[in-house]
Amino acid sequence: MIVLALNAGSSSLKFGVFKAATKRKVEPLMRGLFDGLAVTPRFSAQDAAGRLLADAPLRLPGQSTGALLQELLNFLDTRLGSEQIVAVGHRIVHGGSRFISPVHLTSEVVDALDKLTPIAPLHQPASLGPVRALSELRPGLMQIGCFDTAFHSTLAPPVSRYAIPREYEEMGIKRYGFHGLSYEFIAHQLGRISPELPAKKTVVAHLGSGCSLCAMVDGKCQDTTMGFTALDGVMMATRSGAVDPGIILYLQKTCGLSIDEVETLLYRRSGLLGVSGISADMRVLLASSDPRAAAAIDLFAFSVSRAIAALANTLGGIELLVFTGGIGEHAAQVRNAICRRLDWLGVKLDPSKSHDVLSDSDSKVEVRVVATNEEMAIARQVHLTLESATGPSEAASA
Ligand SMILES: Nc1ncnc2c1ncn2[C@@H]1O[C@H](COP(=O)(O)OP(=O)(O)O)[C@@H](O)[C@H]1O
Ligand SMILES: CC(=O)OP(=O)(O)O
Ligand SMILES: [Mg+2]
Repeated sequence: MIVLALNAGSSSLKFGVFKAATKRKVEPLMRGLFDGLAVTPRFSAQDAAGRLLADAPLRLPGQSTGALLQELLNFLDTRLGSEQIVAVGHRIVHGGSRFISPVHLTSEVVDALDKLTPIAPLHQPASLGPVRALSELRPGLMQIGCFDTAFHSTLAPPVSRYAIPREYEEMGIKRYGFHGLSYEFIAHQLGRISPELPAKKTVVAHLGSGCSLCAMVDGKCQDTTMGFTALDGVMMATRSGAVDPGIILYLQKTCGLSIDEVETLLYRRSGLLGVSGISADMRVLLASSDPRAAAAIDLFAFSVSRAIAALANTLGGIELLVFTGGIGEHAAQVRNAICRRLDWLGVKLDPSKSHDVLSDSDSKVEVRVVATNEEMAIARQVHLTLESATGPSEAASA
């Protein structure tokens, strides 16, 4: 059985192709992405060993989602030969309070998810576009939604609660948390690295375009920095993270910004981009000698280190700190800046280490880098869903 996992972002569409083996095991066959979609679109793909299968600019910028997916399906049909894709799993960022486990993406479900667009404006349209396009291109193909929010669905007050009147909480205004597919993958991976790791008081820092952190023990979320929306928490590429809510009122009442302008300001013009005035891309900022780039990186490191301390408070300590996501996995300079601020917590890096375990042998907190794979988390969920549809006893034992 072949499962295609799609991870749609605001400027890229990542995919993974997996062969479903037994129980929860899925074997990666290929991965790739369409990126630079707005300006210089490119398609690239690699096999499981990292060998390049394709890397080429797309003929036209601004192609429709349907055209991109047709291109992907043609590529996969050629590569997979007689093997058929049995299901497509989609990363859906917001599931609200209704969707806390994988779901068949019927048109009723897609419409319900679309209603969450106001609270996930960067992501929900990008996730649902490919679902709609695929149901036209391959009408019979099973499509399953896998939710970023699901990993955090066990959060309870006080962690999940905002200090607003109860009737608003009853309307669903609470902490949902995001990047759950990444956290699920990391939790699984920690157990594979070493059986004693999952029980540790762990903070995972997912630092990519969107950035969030999650406190977990035994693979269960205890707290997370993102909240009702993926705007909350730490500073990100173009998102502000948490700001004084009074700023939002001031921008509207005194500066005369419309609600849409405030949304654009906080989701698309802030974060690394807004503070540096140069770029939303950490690589560009690290390579820049402009002091505004350094100031943006400094604020980023401060924001993340402050969140780590807050999550350590929720856990009543911290024994393991895991970095993941594009910045977390690759930007040693940023990791170092974050960890320097956590010296008082007993975080001590060994400067000679750059992968797996980063901490010094006498560090009170073990620090690791673990590569995430949201597509594999999706494929596992899809596989489990398919198994439970065909053989509940086998799925239950997975
Ligand atoms: N080698 C690297 N050094 C520094 N930063 C990197 C490196 N590779 C990727 N990044 C940064 O990671 C971020 C993107 O992370 P990623 O997890 O791929 O994001 P997305 O949320 O789009 O999946 C960008 O800011 C990028 O600059
Ligand atoms: C939830 C979120 O912020 O996702 P991404 O990092 O893909 O933008
Ligand atoms: Mg991401």
